[in-house]
Parts: sequence; C-alpha cells; structure tokens
Amino acid sequence: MSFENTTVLVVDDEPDLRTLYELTLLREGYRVYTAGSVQEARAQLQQRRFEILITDMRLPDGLGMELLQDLRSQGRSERAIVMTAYGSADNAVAALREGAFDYLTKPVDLKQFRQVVASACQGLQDAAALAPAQSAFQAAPQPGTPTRPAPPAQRELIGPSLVMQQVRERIAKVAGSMAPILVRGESGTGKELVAQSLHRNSQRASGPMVAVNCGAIPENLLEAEFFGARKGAYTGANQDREGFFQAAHGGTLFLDEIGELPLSMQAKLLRAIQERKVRPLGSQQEEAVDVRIVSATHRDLAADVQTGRFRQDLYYRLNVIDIFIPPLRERREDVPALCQALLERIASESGQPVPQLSAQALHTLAGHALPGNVRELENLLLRSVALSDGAFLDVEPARADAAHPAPVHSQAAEPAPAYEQPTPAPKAAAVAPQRLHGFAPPQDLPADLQAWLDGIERDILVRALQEFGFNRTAAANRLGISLRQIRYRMERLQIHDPSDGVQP
Ligand SMILES: Nc1ncnc2c1ncn2[C@@H]1O[C@H](COP(=O)(O)OP(=O)(O)OP(=O)(O)O)[C@@H](O)[C@H]1O
Repeated sequence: MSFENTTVLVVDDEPDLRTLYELTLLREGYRVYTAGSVQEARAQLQQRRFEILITDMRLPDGLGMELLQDLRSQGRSERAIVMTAYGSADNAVAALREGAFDYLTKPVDLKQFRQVVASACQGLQDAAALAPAQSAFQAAPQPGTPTRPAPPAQRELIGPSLVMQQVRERIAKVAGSMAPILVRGESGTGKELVAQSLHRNSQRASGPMVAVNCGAIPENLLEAEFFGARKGAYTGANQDREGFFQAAHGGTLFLDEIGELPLSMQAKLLRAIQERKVRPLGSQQEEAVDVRIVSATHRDLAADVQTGRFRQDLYYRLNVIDIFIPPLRERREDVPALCQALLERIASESGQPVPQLSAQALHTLAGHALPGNVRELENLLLRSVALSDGAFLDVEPARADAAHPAPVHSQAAEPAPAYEQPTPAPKAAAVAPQRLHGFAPPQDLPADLQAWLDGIERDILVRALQEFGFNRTAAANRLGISLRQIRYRMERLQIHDPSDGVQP
C-alpha cells in the first residue's frame, strides 16, 4: 500500500516522542506535520485538511479530546487516533465514543502504531470500495470448532419500521471506526446480520469475518480456540493451530452470545482486547492481532454485571457503542416486507419461482406470537413452502403449545412486551418429564449403550428444537438445560438448524 499522499498531523507535547512518531511515519512514506499543543494543532487544522490526526490525550493547554470534538462539530473527515496513558481505559472508551477511529496505549508499541495508522489509512483508500466485497462473509474455517458456516449470499437487513431504519443508520455511522460494538436483542432478531453488515460497511470488508458462538465451546477448550495453541500444548495438539483472533486478523471478530463466556475467560478476553496481543497455549511469545470486535447477546449484561456474572470492565470495553434490535412483535409492520424477502431467499436457494402468501396466510401470521423472531418466521415460511402445492402459500396457525407468550430472551430492564394478539397461556413446564417416560428401555440390552443413548438424546433435542422453530434458547429452557449445553450437544450430535442449509 502506498502512503505517499497521506497527510498525518501528529500532536504530542514531548519533543522526543513527537520526533519518534514523525520518523516512524516518514519511513513508511506518509507526509507528516506536527504540533505540540491543542492551540498549535488547531492552527494547523485551520490551514489544511489531513487524512489522519494522531493526538496525545493530555496536552499542556488542554485535552486531545477537544480536537476530536472540533473535528466532529465541524464535520471534518480526518480519522483520529488517540494515545492514552496505560491503564486509563476510561479515556480510550470516551475517545471512541467521541468518534475516534482507534486508540493506542502509551508507551506506544511502534509496530502497533504503524499497524493502527495503516489500518486507518486503508479505510480512506478503500472508501470507494466500501460496497460489498466478495469475501465479506468469509468465516475462516476452524476444523472441529463451532464457528458458523458463511451465509450463502449477502443478506440485507430488511424492515421499513422506524426502529429498523435507525438501526441501519447507526450501522452506517459506526461501521467505519474500530470502536467495539455490542448488539443486543432476543434470539433470531438479526444480531448476526447486523454484525455482518457492520463488517461489510467497514474498511475491513475485504478481510475475514469470523463468527464465534461463545456459548457453544466447552470451557476447557476456550483458551485454545480463542488464542490458538502450539503443537504439544495439550494432548491431541499434534500441530500448531491458530485461534479465532489470528483467523480474524485484519477483519472482524464476531463474538456471539458473549454473556455465556465464563468469568475466567472473560478476564483473558479483556486482556487480549486491551493489549491487542494474544499468547497461544503452549507458547512463550505473544502475537499482535488487529481485529475489530463486535459482540452480541440476548442477555441483560448490565444486570449480569450487577450480579457478578459478567465483568464490569469487559462490559465497558465491549459496549462502547450499543445497537439494540427490538423483538419482531414490537415492529409488526416489518412482517410483510420480511416475508417477501425471506420467500425470495427461499425461492432463489431452491431454484423455484417466488411463492405468494395468501390473504388467509397473512391473517394467520398476525396470530403468531413469533417469540423466535425473524428466525421463527423464516422456519414457518420454509415449512409452508415445503408443504404447499400451489402458487399461494398457507401458514400453519399458531399452536397452543408452540406459542410462547414470554419473550424467549427477556431483557430484564425492559417493560413487558405488548402483543398485538392475545396469546394462550403457557403449558405447564412439567410436560417434559412426562414425555421422557415415553422412552421405554429396549427389551434386549443395547449392544452399544453410547450409540443407543445418543439416539435418544438426538431425538429429544430435535423434537424440542422443532417445537420452537429451532430457537435454541427456548428449546434449552424447555429441556431444563443451559444454552451452552444445548449448543454443545447439538454440535456433538451433528444437529443443524435447517435454516443454515443442513437438515437434522
Ligand atoms: N431484518 C432482517 N432482514 C432479513 N433477514 C433477517 C432480518 N433479521 C433476521 N433475519 C434472518 O433471520 C435469521 C436469524 O437472524 P440472526 O442469526 O442474525 O439472528 P440472531 O439474533 O443472531 O440469533 P441468535 O441470537 O439465535 O444467534 C437469519 O436467517 C437472518 O438472515
């Protein structure tokens, strides 16, 4: 990459450091200007436009933050990188909230310095290429790990409701910076789709997007999966393998179900994010990583912080920018457009003409509580397409035992959901044990006990998942197990969500 025409303003009051940064950048080919105070920087900014502004936070006549505020209030396009003192996480987060592209911690590691400036610069050079890139949805393959397969095609965030318009606007506004983003919403509301959109609209679009299901990884494997492992680090590690951080280098790391991460791993993740370095299991060396973190949760993480289930410092780090997607029942006006888009998607994947929903089907849909949100709607339509034999689709009416009046993932701080349609009372939770009694032990002893037990477990899981339109949290609740457990069991027994393209 050529930096020849890239102008950078470096603001620092320590002449030695200023010279060090200046020389480092000159060697890379940038055109460098310097200032030693807020006032000097303002004078330079008045005279010309720069591509990048790098400023120390503490300056003799004020704070670097004031320069960020100037850029913002004047609508200027400079990308700002802020240097903060080690351990002052608050400053870094405040700078990102103020619109800084990224931050560096002092004492500044020069390799990281070059990397961060190049990353800011790349965004500018790629501005024209912000349109969707072919590789935007690539998930780096991790043999035997629960990363998700890349979606077959780019999927747009559909929904004419005001709130979805605001979500799209927010994505467009924040995609370009390095600020960590926390996406909140019930299961199936489209959190992963938002993460993909953030990645696609960032300057990292041509880099990898790695999606990790934090709730699906057995606790003892977390460290190796996140940070990689050296050959011989544990039994069975017969070759070096990279972790999610290395796989996402230069791109976006999407940490789904972040609230499911155990506390011990939360501490390690915080360190990796702060230091931008990871140490693979069994290695003495740390490796620098350049990833943008987007995380998602259906949980009320603020409440989890109160109860000590989630680390406050990590929450603070991940939640620099927050995007909330309301449940579908609170934006019913999105349903017709979503149906149309989902039917087009289903038709194009099966090579069939796009089916139309009958008036009756739309009426029936209005009676569905859709606790599994867009994913449930998608599954409902998939079933309808599979069962229909004409051009017009019918939709199965909501079943009394399938409708689930409580939100699948309630946000504790939010008011009770307002349903358009009254929903039937939930059935007693004690149905599950009765069902289990239906599995009589075989007359003859099984020749392979494990295979026999696996068969039963698989059958129960598939039935529970189907009952809830493959909403894993609802199915896990129904079976009295945790989300982590159901994900692990699905992984082990190779049970796939049909909307991911693989039949159970
Ligand atoms: N606004 C939307 N427009 C189009 N498709 C959508 C929208 N929201 C969700 N979907 C589709 O619904 C399905 C579920 O979305 P997604 O996986 O992003 O939800 P999620 O909130 O991440 O779920 P979970 O928490 O269970 O992982 C996907 O197939 C996605 O493409």
